[in-house]
Amino acid sequence: MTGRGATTGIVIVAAGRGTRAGGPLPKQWQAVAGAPVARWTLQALAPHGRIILVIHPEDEARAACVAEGLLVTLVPGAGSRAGSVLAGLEALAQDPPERVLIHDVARPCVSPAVIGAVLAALETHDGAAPALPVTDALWTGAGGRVTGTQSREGLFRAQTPQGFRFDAILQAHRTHDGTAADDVEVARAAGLEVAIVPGEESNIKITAPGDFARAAKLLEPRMDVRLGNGYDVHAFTTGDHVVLCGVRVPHDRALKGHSDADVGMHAATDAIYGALAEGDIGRHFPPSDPQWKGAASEIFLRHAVELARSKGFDLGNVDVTLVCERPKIGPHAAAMQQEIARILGVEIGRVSVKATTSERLGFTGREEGIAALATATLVTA
Ligand SMILES: Nc1ccn([C@@H]2O[C@H](COP(=O)(O)OP(=O)(O)OP(=O)(O)O)[C@@H](O)[C@H]2O)c(=O)n1
Ligand SMILES: C[C@](O)(CO)[C@H](O)COP(=O)(O)O
Repeated sequence: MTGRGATTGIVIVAAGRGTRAGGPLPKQWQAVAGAPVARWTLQALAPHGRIILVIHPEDEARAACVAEGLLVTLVPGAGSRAGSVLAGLEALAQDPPERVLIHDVARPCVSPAVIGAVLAALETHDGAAPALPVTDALWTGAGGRVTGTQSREGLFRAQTPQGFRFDAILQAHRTHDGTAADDVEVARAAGLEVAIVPGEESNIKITAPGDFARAAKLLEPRMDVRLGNGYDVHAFTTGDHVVLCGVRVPHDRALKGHSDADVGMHAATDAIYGALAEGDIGRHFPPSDPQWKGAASEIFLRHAVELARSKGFDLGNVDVTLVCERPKIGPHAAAMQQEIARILGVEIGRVSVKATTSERLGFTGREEGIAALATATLVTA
């Protein structure tokens, strides 16, 4: 039994040839959802301890490339899974951890929950492994015909990682005949007690050609939606027009500011920066920098949306509310919507510009300036 904070070693067996899965390379080196299967598996286990990756000697260069940047030691495997596991355990034995997780490289979709459950069970058991109860009826068959039925009572489908006290599983493997399908079988043959923890349907083992597509579906990044808000205020000064959301609106005053003081476009820009957690306009275009004096705010908005695209996001929508008693926004709202959509490079239906008065209350009510609020959503492209 090993306590919380015990040292953990990880053996990932990857010396198989993947003959059932087919393809130009052994399955662990084939790409799924943009990365080799082995890379996904290494990344899933890397937070839990140092990794021994057991490989076929012919795969060394490929494995080194796949493991780049991670704490991984490559060790040559054997002709059977059990032999490869033993090679990995012997490599760890030079500086033995208290417990070890043994995992198939061919299970790249393993979740933190499954790994955590195995580690937690090791606090009170010699061994622990994830499994799912068999839920389908079971038959025996031969020659394409059903020859009998089999009770499913008490039957489980075994998964990995399988976790053990290190010294106990090393001894068990050293004395086993090397024919076991998995490490639970080896542990039980040595008299160790193994706890069953809940496995997951998503923890598939890539075995047949169709399993690559199943794994890709599970590994492909989920849609990421970001929401940001922006708020800006500019005071009135003398002048004969204001620029709001890129549209010149005649007025008996102007807005004061370092740039063109387009309060609506500034709020929209800050909403996009906010959704990206990228600060605000001041961070990207410091007011202390003279080159932005009198600048058209289109530059800021375009920069924000291009930054979003460079990070893999598309604009979902932007909604701007202008707060002022005058000038009246209604007659110009459609032109403003069109201008913002043009700058953002999106269809007009994704942009909303609306206005409200503040019922003559506060600084906007006293016509000392104009305020603007904006909300923007970004979605993964
Ligand atoms: N001599 C072997 C055989 C298998 N394995 C590993 O054991 C795991 C489970 O084996 P399996 O899914 O059967 O993989 P392969 O042996 O590669 O597949 P196949 O039987 O289709 O050739 C895999 O991660 C595989 O790389 C290994 O390290 N050494
Ligand atoms: C260890 C294992 O993943 C448990 O399900 C499985 O037994 C290994 O794969 P194989 O196809 O039996 O070699």
